[in-house]
Amino acid sequence: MANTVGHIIAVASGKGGVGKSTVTANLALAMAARGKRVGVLDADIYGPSQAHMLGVDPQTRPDMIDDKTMRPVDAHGLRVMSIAFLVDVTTPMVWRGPMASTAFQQLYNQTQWGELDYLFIDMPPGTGDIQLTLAQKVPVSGAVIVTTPQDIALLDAERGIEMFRKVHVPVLGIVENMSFHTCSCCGHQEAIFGEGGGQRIAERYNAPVLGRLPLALSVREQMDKGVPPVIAAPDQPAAQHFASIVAQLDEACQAQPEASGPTIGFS
Ligand SMILES: Nc1ncnc2c1ncn2[C@@H]1O[C@H](COP(=O)(O)OP(=O)(O)OP(=O)(O)O)[C@@H](O)[C@H]1O
Repeated sequence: MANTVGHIIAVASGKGGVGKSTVTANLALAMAARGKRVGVLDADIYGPSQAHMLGVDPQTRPDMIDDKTMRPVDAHGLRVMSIAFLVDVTTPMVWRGPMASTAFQQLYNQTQWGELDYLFIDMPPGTGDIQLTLAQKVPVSGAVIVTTPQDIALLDAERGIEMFRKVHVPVLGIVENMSFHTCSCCGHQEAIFGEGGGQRIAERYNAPVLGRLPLALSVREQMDKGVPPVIAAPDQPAAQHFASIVAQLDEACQAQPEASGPTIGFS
């Protein structure tokens, strides 16, 4: 079966721990809720978390089709591939950059994705070998940059945006995560990591802020349980923010020429 993917979206952050994997999982589920066929490639080779976040048993191994290709694992209707399905996740990956890049390419090329409307790629943090490989080998429609409003995260996010610009990958927009916290007792909203940071870099780089997500205990709990907010609590604000973000991404991608839809070959 040929692999045809309508649009590939890389979800990236400069800094680690800002919620890039959380955002990837929820964007994928929210896009699937729009009736799209969606895949997720966990390219965070050194710290894969999609399997856990999408509630896949860590012992799960993909079915092999032949000695080169494998079937993605189903998670809440998404087609998912991660290094976590191939190794023991408690063992640290002590690989140099080129080895990690090769692993990334194999996961991408040797998975039988089938026909997908969208493939979301959860990138490792930073601007290293895997980012370069992505830019050179994968026909990405664009990148979504995840950041918190904190200065130190914004600096790294700017470096990420600069890198994607250098390698001619369009930045589709910025998702500001952990933007505010609403007190569960009195309803008071507090901007724990500062205010307006996402907007500032959006203006500097002429890219839209796609959404501002709350810092919420329920989000952390749902992700830990492997049932992300988009499916655990679709009527709650977090899920509605994700629905709004994917509507914008869908529109931006549909506006791109059809010819940009890649075919993934086995190699
Ligand atoms: N909006 C949020 N509200 C509450 N908790 C959140 C939110 N976003 C992320 N988290 C939690 O913060 C932690 C880090 O999130 P996540 O793993 O998605 O970050 P990351 O940027 O992908 O990290 P890494 O750099 O390790 O890949 C997780 O425990 C996640 O559940």
